This record gives sequence, C-alpha cells and structure tokens, in this order.
Amino acid sequence: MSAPKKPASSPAGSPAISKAATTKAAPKKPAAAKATVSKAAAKAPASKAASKATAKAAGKTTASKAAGSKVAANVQANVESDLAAGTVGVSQAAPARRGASVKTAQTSAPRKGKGKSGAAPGHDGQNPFRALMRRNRAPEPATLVIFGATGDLSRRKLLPAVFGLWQDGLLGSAFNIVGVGRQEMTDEQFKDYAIQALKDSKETDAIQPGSLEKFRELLYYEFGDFAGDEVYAKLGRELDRAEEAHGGRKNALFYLSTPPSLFEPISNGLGRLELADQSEGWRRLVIEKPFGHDLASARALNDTIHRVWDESQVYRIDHYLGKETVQNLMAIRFGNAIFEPLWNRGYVDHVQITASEDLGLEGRAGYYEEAGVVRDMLQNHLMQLFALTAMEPPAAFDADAIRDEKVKVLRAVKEIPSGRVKSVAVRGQYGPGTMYGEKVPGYREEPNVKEGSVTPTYVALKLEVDNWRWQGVPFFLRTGKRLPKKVTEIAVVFKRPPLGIFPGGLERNVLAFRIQPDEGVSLKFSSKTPGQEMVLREVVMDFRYDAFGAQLESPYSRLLLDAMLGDATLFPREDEVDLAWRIVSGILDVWEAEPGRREKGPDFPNYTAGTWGPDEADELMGDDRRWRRL
Ligand SMILES: NC(=O)C1=CN([C@@H]2O[C@H](COP(=O)(O)OP(=O)(O)OC[C@H]3O[C@@H](n4cnc5c(N)ncnc54)[C@H](OP(=O)(O)O)[C@@H]3O)[C@@H](O)[C@H]2O)C=CC1
Ligand SMILES: O=C1O[C@H](COP(=O)(O)O)[C@@H](O)[C@H](O)[C@H]1O
Repeated sequence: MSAPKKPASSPAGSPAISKAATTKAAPKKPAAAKATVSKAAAKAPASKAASKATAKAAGKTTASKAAGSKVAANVQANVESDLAAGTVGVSQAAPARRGASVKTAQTSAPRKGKGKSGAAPGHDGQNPFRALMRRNRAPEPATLVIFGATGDLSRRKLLPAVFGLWQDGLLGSAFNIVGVGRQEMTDEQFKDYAIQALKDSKETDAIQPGSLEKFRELLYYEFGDFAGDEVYAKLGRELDRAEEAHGGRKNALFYLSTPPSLFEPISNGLGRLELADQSEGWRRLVIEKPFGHDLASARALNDTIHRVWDESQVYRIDHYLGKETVQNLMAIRFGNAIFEPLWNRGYVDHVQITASEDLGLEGRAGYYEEAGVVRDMLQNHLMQLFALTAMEPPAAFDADAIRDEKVKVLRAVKEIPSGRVKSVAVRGQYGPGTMYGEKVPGYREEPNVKEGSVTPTYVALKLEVDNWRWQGVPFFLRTGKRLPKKVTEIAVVFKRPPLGIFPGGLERNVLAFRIQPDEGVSLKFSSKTPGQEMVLREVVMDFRYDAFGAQLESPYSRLLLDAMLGDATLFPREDEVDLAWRIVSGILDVWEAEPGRREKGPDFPNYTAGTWGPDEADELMGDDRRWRRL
C-alpha cells in the first residue's frame, strides 16, 4: 500500500505521484468486464463528419471576420487602438501570478484545435487584458476520479480539459486522476490510452515539451462492476495511496461520465463504501447530463443521490454554463448600468435564443433515440440560457444568489399544459439534404435509428413569463440538428421607435450575444446613410471577444476547476433542474403519447437537412416578427 513519495515534476512545479508497482494485484476480470484495451483503442477518436464540420466552421470564422461591416471593423479598430494606447483601464503593471507555463502560453503559438489567437497587443507586445486572466485560488490536493474514463466524453473533452488545467499550473500540487471503467486494463495501459486520447483530441492545448510524460505519471486506473463493492473498495485504497504520496487530505471529485443508468448505482456504491463521507477530506459528485428522463425520474434521481450526498456536494454539469460568453451575458447585464434599464417589457419586444447545430447524429442513435432534442438540448442548455437572460439581478455573484434568481424566473414561466402545446411548440425531424455541398442522410437513415422513428431533432418554443418585468414579452427558443450552420445566440429584440420621422428607419434594435462561434456582442441600430437624403439603414456595432487576444478555455476546464474549488455558481441546483423539467414535461407528454392517444402523428421528416427547420417555426413567431438570419 505504501506508495513512495516522488519528486516534483509537473511544469507548474507540482509534485507528481507515483504508484508503486506492488500496489495493484494482477487484474482480475469482473463479471461485467467485457472488452480489452484493444476495444478502447479501436474507437474512432471523432467521426470524419464531425472533424470536417469543425474544420469548415473554423474556416467560416475567418471568412466571416473578414466580411464584417465597415462599422464593425471601425469599432473593432477602436477597441484595438484603445488597447494599444492603454486607455482601457487595465493595469499592465499587475504582476502575473500564474506559473511559468502560462507565460510560455502567452507568447507561444495558438493552441491546437481552438483556432483562436489574434492577440491585440499593447505597447510591449502583450495584451494588457491578459493580466486579468488568472485564478487566484488553487484547489487543494485532490484526486479526480472519472467513472466511464474509456468513454467518448472522457476521451474527447474531459482528459484534454484536465490536461490543459494541469499544464497551466492551475491544479496546484499533488493532483492525480483515477480512471474507472468496466474494461480490464493495467495502469500502464490506461496511461497509454489517455496519452493517445490527448494526442488525438482537437480540444487538447498545445503540448509543451515533456508535458505528456509528466502528466502520464498522474494517471491510474481501476476497473470493476459498478453494481458491486469491489471497485469502490479499490477506489478507497487509491485515495489512501494518494494521501500517503502527497501528505494532504483525501479530497476527491467523483465525475460520473457514464450512461445515466449508472448514476444511481455509482452514487449508491460510493455511499455504501463511505466514500461520500467528508471526515477525511472533501468529497464531491459531478453528474453529467441528462439528469433524469422526465420530471418523475429526475426527482427520483435527486432523492437517491440525496440519500448519500448533501446538495452542497452535488455538481450537476451543464457545459453551456462553462462557456465564456454565457458568463459574459451576466457580466454585461450586471456589470454595466446602460442595459438593465432597458431590460424589460417597456423596451423589449421579444427575445430569441437559438442553438443551431450543423452536425447530425454522430453515431449516437442509442442515446438520441431515447432523448430527442427536448431532453438533449432544450431542458438543459436552452433553459439555462433563458434563465440567465430573464432573471432578476442577483444581490451578489455567488452560487445561491444566482441560482435563487434563476429559480424565481423559471417558476414564473407560464405553464404549458397539453392543450397549449400545439400553439407554443413546433417539432421537426430532418430528412436527407445537402450540407456544405455534400449529400447527408435523413435522421431515419442514420445508423441504428428505428425505422419510421418519430424522435424530434428540432424544436421551437414560445415561452411566456408571468412577472412584472416580462409580462407580454415572448421568449422564442429554437434548437436543432442539421441546420445550415453551428451558431448559438441570444438576441434581445427591442420595440420599434414610436414615431417614424425619416424614410425607413423604423426597424427594431437588436442586442445580440453570440455564444459561439465568433463570440461577442453586437448592437444593431439605424443610421443615416451618406448623401444628401435623410435615408436610414441598419448598421451593426460589433464587439468581438477575440479582442482580448485570449484563446477561450474549454467549458469543461472551467467547470472542473470550479468543482475542485467548491464553487457551484455555474452548476444548476436541484430546484432549477426540477423546474426546467416541469416546463418541458407538457410538451413531452403530448409528443410522446401512445400512438392511439396522439391526435395525429408527426409528419416526419418535415425539414431538409441544411435548412432552418420546419415552416411552422416561422408561423410560431406571428406576423410581425421573424427569426433572425444567422
Ligand atoms: N459524448 C459527449 O459529447 C457528451 C456526453 N455527455 C454525457 O456524458 C456521459 C458519458 O457519455 P459518453 O462518454 O458519450 O458515453 P459512452 O457510451 O462513450 O461511454 C461512457 C463510459 O461508460 C462506460 N459504460 C457504458 N455502459 C456501461 C455499463 N453497463 N457498465 C459499466 N460501464 C459502462 C463505457 O465503457 P466502455 O468504454 O467499456 O463502453 C464508457 O467508459 C453521458 O451521461 C452523456 O449523456 C454529455 C454531453 C456531451
Ligand atoms: O450536450 C450536448 O451538446 C452538444 C452541443 O454542444 P456545443 O458545446 O457543441 O454547442 C450537442 O451536439 C449534443 O447533442 C448534446 O448532447
């Protein structure tokens, strides 16, 4: 059991932990173990279609930047010249508190896969905004335990996110990772697997020389049947080993990156072996989405989890809350005085929230056939975007103040009983079509989708909020797969001017928060066109997030670090999840009624891949409003 203490070897100067070869008995195959490493290694890192689409999106980013309007270009130029002149109020003298590896990152080539560098330099070639980009707290020594470490999410997102944090020196000293899975593997085999995953993932930061070798030393693996006790007993020994190695407390973050059917057995197993007990160090549970299949199952899951864990130990992850620009929505709303006075029924005509995806099913039929777009995107990501847009200003920027406000506004959403579904919600499923000049199959032709499937891949929804701020202001939400492009945006559309004294110019102003790609904020307003006539046209004032010259971090790295620091601000609380399910459950009840009880089955497919969804979605907006062209 006694693991030798190993000298520091991380780029951040963190002591790495080494496991004595004798600490693990020869692997014994558990009942549930079904494959060997070769199966794991055989899994494709990312589908061809996905990488192609991403590459296209990256290409488009550059193209659309170049094509920005003159106004946009001027505003951008102003921001950059302000930066260069140092007139933006950011102290360049602020000492860098991060480790050496961060300094290297500031001056080194852009990170792999993120496609963003574009530093706007100050006098000394450094972007002064970068001085603000640091975390002043490091987590305590801890073990990150990833259940489902051989899965797609772990391979493509989690391991790269942890590696990025570690390489940036943000994980403090004595951090280590235990992967847990059902496949029989030795530590060495898991290390090989994880290092290969880092090399393959598009999300991995630029790898500093020697980093992978050092990171490898932090990785361990355990396997077993998640329904039994043995695997949790082995985890207990891993925590003893980590404590001996770094002399800290036995802090542990358990990340459930498994199919949802395993959330309860794993939570119970950790409880049975007393691994949720915090007497020897903090213990936290991160749970992936989907959190429940409907309101009843989400409540049952919450109850089961709370038999073992206190709510303060539970971190339900919604990766949209880890996106920089989602957080920037709060910064802009509550860090400025000019927006809040307009943010209400007096000035706002309606709000549009769009999360369109160009990707199709990506081989996830097993999951998606059960979930569909309502559970996959609407109940979680879009409801969170809605809540952040519509909530009242919190009294403080802390977990409970923010989550209390989100809960209040979710509670104010007008119920959607079965009888109202038809008038406020539109569903769709894509048929065959063309994306980026290539033919793509319809949903029903995707591998492993049931013949004649009625699973929706598109939803548009009109939400009404019964409170003083938003009475009479509709919120239109839409999301779908195989739409023409990947774009997530929140657009606050203002009322028209009360009187038109110029030819033209009675357009609605729009404040648009671009969550991804081309992250930023733009304001559309009317301006006089040059010339003798008083003729107005719409122009756009554009702030691009890349003016900061920083690569955007992966949402998973932000959320993992927050969970390790015990900051739950960006994690939905139990009551938020419950309310979001309540809002969508009327829709699910109608759309998933037994064929006999259904008024009329959906006429699927009802939109062509590569188009903006079914026509009914336009009708949902009414005569005087239309979806933004994105
Ligand atoms: N993939 C993604 O992009 C996203 C995923 N998520 C969520 O993350 C979680 C994980 O997803 P993902 O990684 O795609 O899922 P995968 O199906 O790729 O695998 C998850 C892991 O669970 C293991 N596993 C599966 N079934 C069993 C079982 N019966 N007993 C023991 N272990 C099992 C797998 O082992 P093995 O390797 O042996 O099959 C693998 O290690 C899910 O809750 C998903 O909804 C959320 C957002 C995005
Ligand atoms: O959670 C999910 O999100 C992705 C979209 O996430 P994004 O960060 O790429 O916008 C979606 O494709 C997937 O179906 C869903 O499970």
